[in-house]
Amino acid sequence: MLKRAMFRWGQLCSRVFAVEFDLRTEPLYFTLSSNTQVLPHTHQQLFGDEGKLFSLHVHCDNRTEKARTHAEIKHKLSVTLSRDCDVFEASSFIPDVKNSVVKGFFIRDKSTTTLSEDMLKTLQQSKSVCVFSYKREGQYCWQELWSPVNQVEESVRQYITPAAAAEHHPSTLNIRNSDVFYCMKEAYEVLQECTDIIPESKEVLKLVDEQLETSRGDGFPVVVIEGLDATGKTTLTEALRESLNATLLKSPPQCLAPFRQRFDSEPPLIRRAFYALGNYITAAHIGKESLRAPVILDRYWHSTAAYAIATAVGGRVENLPKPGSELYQWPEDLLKPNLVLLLTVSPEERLRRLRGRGQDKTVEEAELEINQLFRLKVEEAYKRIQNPACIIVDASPSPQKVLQQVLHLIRNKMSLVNNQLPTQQDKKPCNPSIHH
Ligand SMILES: Nc1ncnc2c1ncn2[C@@H]1O[C@H](COP(=O)(O)OP(=O)(O)O)[C@@H](O)[C@H]1O
Ligand SMILES: Nc1ccn([C@H]2C[C@H](O)[C@@H](COP(=O)(O)OP(=O)(O)O)O2)c(=O)n1
Repeated sequence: MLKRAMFRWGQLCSRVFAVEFDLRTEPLYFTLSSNTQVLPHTHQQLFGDEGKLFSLHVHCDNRTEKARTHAEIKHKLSVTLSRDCDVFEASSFIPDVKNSVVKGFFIRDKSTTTLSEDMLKTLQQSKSVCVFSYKREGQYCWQELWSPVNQVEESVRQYITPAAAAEHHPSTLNIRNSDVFYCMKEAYEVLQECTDIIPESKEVLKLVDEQLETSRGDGFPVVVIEGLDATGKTTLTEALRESLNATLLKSPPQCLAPFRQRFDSEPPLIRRAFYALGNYITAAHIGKESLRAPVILDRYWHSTAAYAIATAVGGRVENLPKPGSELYQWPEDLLKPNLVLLLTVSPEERLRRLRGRGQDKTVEEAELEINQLFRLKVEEAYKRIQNPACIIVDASPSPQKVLQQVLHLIRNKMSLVNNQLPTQQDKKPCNPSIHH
């Protein structure tokens, strides 16, 4: 076991470590060196404090196992450690190299208990977890492989050396095919890999298989309404359905509703693959429905990508992939809508609407405050998605005014693409069981 851990450590020594010490600022970056380095003030805050310091990193060749192990450890750390323990997300990576991130945690234990050591001892038994401890000596700090019985020789210590931020924030490096999927095959394979551990995956894959992709000819317009929760999507999409005599669809589709809670409790890799597949099922429904009436969609790929990117990217809005990044490109094999509208309201108005809907006041305020950064990142990611990009709609006026504004946008767009909007009589008969 020690040999394996030493090998892993050897691999890590050429990497940069990032600790999400304070979500409002840059992570603290450091590398390892055999030479001593005086730690600057920023790093002293993390390493110079009282308490025992550890980090652990999850290595595993099997991606679904790795994702689940990381989630399990996160849960364990949050329920087991005492209040005197700080746990920060930590990772190691090779600057600007895609898929190089190894995720883990940094633990600062100021308690007098041995809870963290006991837990690390158990975790270290797993072949996919590597644990380090950090020791201070004056203004220096070094990292060594942690062992509960101290078998590691002193000579293998590596000194902490502050490092500069890389051009791309480390949390953006592993997004492709771990958080956002750019073709159906990639998402499909993730669920195939977890059919043993999540039996529901088989049912979801069966539903995907049943939906033969219908390519859309010159059908009726397809309009997507996007936006954060409580920005008025349901209100507007219902009104558009009436006004345009349209078919209303949503993603994820209703047939996936029984599985949503199950996949929402899984780590991002699996959860996001589920939502990605939902879009392909909805695409098949759009293909059929748009032959007979305009289609209004409540959420589609913009939501899938924006929420996934905002969750994956730690800290501030500045850490998001840069505008124009390939990560904001629409999947080539997913049916494209004619128009995507993004509803926006101020945080205060959104709070008022959440309250109006009866959400518990404390929950909703905590959500707004803690998730303020998250909300900003979702909105910014929505705006950066390309081809098709979304048009921003100010959704703060009354429902009637928002509807008029949106009808105007749809009519303008459709006159440009020469697509007719139907009258009430135009809608062709359909099989009512297909949609919603
Ligand atoms: N334009 C509007 N002005 C004021 N209140 C609105 C408006 N649109 C929606 N609401 C209210 O805000 C709340 C959230 O709207 P909803 O349509 O359910 O949003 P979403 O589907 O985006 O979560 C509801 O109580 C709804 O009645
Ligand atoms: N097409 C979609 C729709 C939702 N999602 C994901 C993104 C978020 O994690 C949640 C948001 O769903 P939520 O239940 O908050 O939204 P509504 O209440 O339905 O407006 O679902 C998605 O990935 N793709």
